[in-house]
Amino acid sequence: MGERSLIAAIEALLGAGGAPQVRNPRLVRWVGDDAAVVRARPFAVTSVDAMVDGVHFRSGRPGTSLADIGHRAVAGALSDLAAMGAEAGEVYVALGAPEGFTAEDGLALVGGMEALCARTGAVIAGGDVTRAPALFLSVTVVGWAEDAAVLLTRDGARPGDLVGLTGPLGASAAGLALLDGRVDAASAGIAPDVAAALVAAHLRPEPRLREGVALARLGLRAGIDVSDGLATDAGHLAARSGMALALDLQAVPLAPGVGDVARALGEDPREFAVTGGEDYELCVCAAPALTSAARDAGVTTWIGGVDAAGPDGPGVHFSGRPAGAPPLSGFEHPVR
Ligand SMILES: Nc1ncnc2c1ncn2[C@@H]1O[C@H](COP(=O)(O)OP(=O)(O)OP(=O)(O)O)[C@@H](O)[C@H]1O
Ligand SMILES: Cc1ncc(C[n+]2csc(CCOP(=O)(O)O)c2C)c(N)n1
Ligand SMILES: [Mg+2]
Repeated sequence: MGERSLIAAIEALLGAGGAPQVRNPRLVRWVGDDAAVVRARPFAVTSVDAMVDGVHFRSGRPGTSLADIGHRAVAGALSDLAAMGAEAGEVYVALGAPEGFTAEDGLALVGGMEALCARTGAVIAGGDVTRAPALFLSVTVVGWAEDAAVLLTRDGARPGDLVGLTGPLGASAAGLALLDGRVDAASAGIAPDVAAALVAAHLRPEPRLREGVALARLGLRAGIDVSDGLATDAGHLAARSGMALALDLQAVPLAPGVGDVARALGEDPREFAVTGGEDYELCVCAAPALTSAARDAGVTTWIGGVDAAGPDGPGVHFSGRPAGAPPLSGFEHPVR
């Protein structure tokens, strides 16, 4: 199969033969032209996310479909817009297709992306196809905001803020351990429906777009999505804001079954949950006056607070750990 027939198949799947305004009123030109043309709003909010076979997913693994891989790549990218509190707009997909990748494979992959886009108000407006030594996806997302001051940023935490999460942590890392076969659900005493939910949390994460927009509009100013693990991502909030975040490890909510998977791996459940990553929940900071409304907007749990940095400088301190325990840190790609 050639590049052109794959693009033609994607074009047909997206309905790109017809007028773009039918798919989305902001679109003037999209898939099929040299570049997309979009009616802009005052502020464009843009993020790029790459996913690579063997690093972010394993293609061909039983239980992982190409639609799952497409969904995850777009979900991870849209999650960065959620973290900013921007409204989702356009999605641009660069696809590296390995030997043997068929048009059918391409359609399954883009189908998983398109289904999530359709649900979240995003639209695939363009992309690129190349031959590659391994399957990779680079997803660029553009979100929009009326006012740049009404966004969540990493440097917006203030002393006295409470730190909240939009949902439980650890499900994605637990689902990955099950998919990898590092933990056997039955031997770990995990019910089949609980195991299936963990795997689904890993393969089909849900970007918290509605929550991000609602929290930004409420007046929250600091947020980040949990992609590398709360221990690392809360560290970004602390460092960029120049603050000390005091978090209670025991207050971190766990998805059902996460404790069983962690114990089967010989790890502390909450340490596992804050270091695993890819949960794509939002971690936000709210002034005390906003906490009740923030709960209505999607914060499920308050896990700590923000203080001015002391003599040790900005950073995250987890209470509820044994004295002298080594610092916690999330996922980091080795680059050397
Ligand atoms: N190659 C690069 N060139 C320029 N800027 C980059 C590059 N890689 C990352 N950045 C910027 O560095 C910042 C942190 O990037 P990073 O990818 O760690 O974001 P993240 O949201 O923490 O992680 P995730 O990849 O899980 O979304 C972002 O502002 C990003 O735009
Ligand atoms: C096969 C396989 N092995 C390991 C992992 C775990 N993993 C990969 S990237 C990442 C952090 C976010 O990445 P990025 O910062 O690039 O968005 C995590 C937790 C996985 N998903 N699949
Ligand atoms: Mg992010």
